[in-house]
Amino acid sequence: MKLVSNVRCFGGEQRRYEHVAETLNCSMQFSVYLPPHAGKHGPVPAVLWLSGLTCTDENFSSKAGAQRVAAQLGLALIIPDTSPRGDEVPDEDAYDFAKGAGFYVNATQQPWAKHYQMYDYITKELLELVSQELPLSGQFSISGHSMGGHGALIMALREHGRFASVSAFAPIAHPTQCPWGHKAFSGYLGDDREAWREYDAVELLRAGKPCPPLLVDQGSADNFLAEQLNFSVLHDLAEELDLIAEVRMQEGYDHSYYFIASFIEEHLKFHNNYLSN
Ligand SMILES: N[C@@H](CCC(=O)N[C@@H](CSC=O)C(=O)NCC(=O)O)C(=O)O
Repeated sequence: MKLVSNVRCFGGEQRRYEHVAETLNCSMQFSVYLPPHAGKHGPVPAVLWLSGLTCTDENFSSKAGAQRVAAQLGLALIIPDTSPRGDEVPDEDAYDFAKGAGFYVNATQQPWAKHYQMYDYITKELLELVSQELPLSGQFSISGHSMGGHGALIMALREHGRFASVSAFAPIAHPTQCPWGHKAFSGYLGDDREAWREYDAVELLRAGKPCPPLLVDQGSADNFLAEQLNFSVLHDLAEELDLIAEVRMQEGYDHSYYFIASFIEEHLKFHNNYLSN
């Protein structure tokens, strides 16, 4: 992987890398924050952050304000892009499908399947790459926002033991039951609803997948709350299944990065409880 940029931030380093992603058949960029002294005093644990619709790897690193707390806690942040990129990658003129909207699934339908393999890219190729190339301890937690909250939840549920804890901001909790999910899953996965369930956090929980400790925040003033997010289904299921979980409604917050910036410190401290330094 090639270092594209590196700037000092809270005593650590905010880096951007480029690499050829074999899983996606294209070149990809991703961002990394390394806390002060990472590597010099031993390897550090990491939080993998998955962003939402329309994002690249740079939205979180420039808007969430996560680096100050990550530096204090000694946590690395691994921040991938949200879809395959490049002229050879098929696209659509939509904010909620194709580029910027990979939905963290492995597409089975044409013309998407050749490139849109975001689930395997992140859980296999990217985690392996950063584990080999960066001073990381191999301990990961996972978090994300909206489409990325959905990605964080399904990866934590499907990759049992891989992530010490999981958190999400306004996740698309039940994508088989909302317009964003219907559009993405019918496009990437086709009409087979059984295939859709493998990428739906609520369905995975109902099927008995074990869940690591969970923290979810949802803003009550979020424009997407009623139609897209199914917060109450996830909230009630976490109680019913007696998960180690806090699923919280935050009064007056919307869907934006102002909301993420307001609670990212709590999320990183939550993950740090489960990641031994
Ligand atoms: N009105 C926006 C809709 C897209 C949007 O709100 N994207 C969110 C994630 S939504 C779910 O995955 C986001 O994080 N945007 C980037 C940001 O920096 O705020 C549009 O049409 O673009």
